[in-house]
Amino acid sequence: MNPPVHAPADHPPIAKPRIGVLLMNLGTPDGADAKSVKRYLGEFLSDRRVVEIPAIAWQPILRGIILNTRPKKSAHAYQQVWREDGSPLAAFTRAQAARLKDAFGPGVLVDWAMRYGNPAIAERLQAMKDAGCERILLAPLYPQYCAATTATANDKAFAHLATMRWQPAIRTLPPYHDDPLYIGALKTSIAESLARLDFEPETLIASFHGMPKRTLALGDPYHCHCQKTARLLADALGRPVTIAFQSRFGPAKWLGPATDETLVALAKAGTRKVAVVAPGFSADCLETLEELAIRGRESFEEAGGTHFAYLPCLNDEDVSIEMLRNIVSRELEGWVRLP
Ligand SMILES: C=CC1=C(C)c2cc3[nH]c(cc4nc(cc5[nH]c(cc1n2)c(C)c5CCC(=O)O)C(CCC(=O)O)=C4C)c(C)c3C=C
Ligand SMILES: [Fe+2]
Ligand SMILES: [Fe+2]
Repeated sequence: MNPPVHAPADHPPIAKPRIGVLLMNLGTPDGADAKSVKRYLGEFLSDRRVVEIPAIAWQPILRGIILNTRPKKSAHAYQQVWREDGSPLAAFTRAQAARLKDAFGPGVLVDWAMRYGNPAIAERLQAMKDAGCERILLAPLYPQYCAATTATANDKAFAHLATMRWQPAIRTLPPYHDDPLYIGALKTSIAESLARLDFEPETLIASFHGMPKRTLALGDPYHCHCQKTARLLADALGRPVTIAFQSRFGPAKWLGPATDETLVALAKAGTRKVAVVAPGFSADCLETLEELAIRGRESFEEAGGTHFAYLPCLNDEDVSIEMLRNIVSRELEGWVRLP
C-alpha cells in the first residue's frame, strides 16, 4: 500500500487495485447452544424480507414467544449435525471460497460471508475494499431467486456500501436456476450419488426450501424458479422428479406439497424406496442434514418405507467448484482477463 507518486505528504495510502468476489450464504449460529441460536434467530427473523409482518405486530411475538421457545429445540437439532469445524453451512461455504481462491488469477480476491451471523457481509466487504478491491461481484449462493434470500443478502451489502466514501463498482450474480452449468453439475452429482446406493429408488424427490404461498402472488419468482429447476433436472436425468417444499415456518399457508407429507403419502401408497435431494441449497446445512436426512428418513420409515437415501448438496465437490468457477467467470467478463 503506497501513496501515489507526486502526492502530498498527508495523502492516504492507496492499495493496488484488485477485484473481489464475495460468496454470500444465509448464515448460521456461532455455536450449537441455545444462546448462540437465539442470537442468530433474533437477527434472522427480524429481517423484514423474511417475515413480512409489520414489526409492531411481529416483534412482540418474536421476542415474547418464538425466541423463548425455538432456540432450545433448534439447538438440539443443530447438535445432531454440528461438525468439529463448526456449522456445516459455514464449513462448506468456507471450503467453496478456499477452493475458488486461485481460480480467477492473482488480481482477484475470493472471500465469503453470511447474511446473518458471522463472518458478516459488512466486515468482509470492508476487508475487500481495504485490500484494494475497486470492483466487487456479490455472489448470493442461491440458484433460485427469492426476496428472502438473494435480495436480502444484496441489501445488506448495499447498506454497507452506503457508508463508504469511495465505493467499489458492484455487480450481483443473477439466479442460476436454469443455467446448463448448474443443471449439469446437479445431474453429475446426483447420478454419482445414485450409483453408490445399494438400492434403486422408485421415486426421486427434489425438496426445496418452502416460502409463504402469498409471496408467489406478490411477484416473487422463487416458486417458478424451483419448478423450472426440477423440470430441467428431470429432463437431464431422464427420470421423473417429484417436487416438494420443506421447512414450513409459522401458521401461514406455505408453498406445497410439503416434503414431510409427501414422504408419508408415498410410503402409505406403497412406495418403499426413495431418494431425496435438495437442489436449492448450495451447501448442506441444518435443513438438509437434520430435517431431510434424519427426520425425513424417520417419517418415511414409520409410514412403511424400507429404503431411504438423502443425496448430498453440491457443497465443495469438484463438480460444484467447476460450476461456480464458470458461472463467476462469466460475470467477471470485461473486468478481468481470465487465466
Ligand atoms: C435456500 C433457500 C431458503 C429460503 C427460501 C428460506 C426461507 C425461509 N426460511 C425461514 C426460516 C428458517 N430457516 C432456517 C434455516 C435455513 N434456511 C435456509 C435457506 C432458506 N430459507 C438455510 C440454508 C438454513 C440453514 C441454516 C443453518 O444454520 O444451517 C431457520 C433456522 C433453523 C430453525 O430454527 O429451524 C429458520 C427459522 C423463513 C421464515 C423463510 C421465508 C420466509
Ligand atoms: Fe430458511
Ligand atoms: Fe410458478
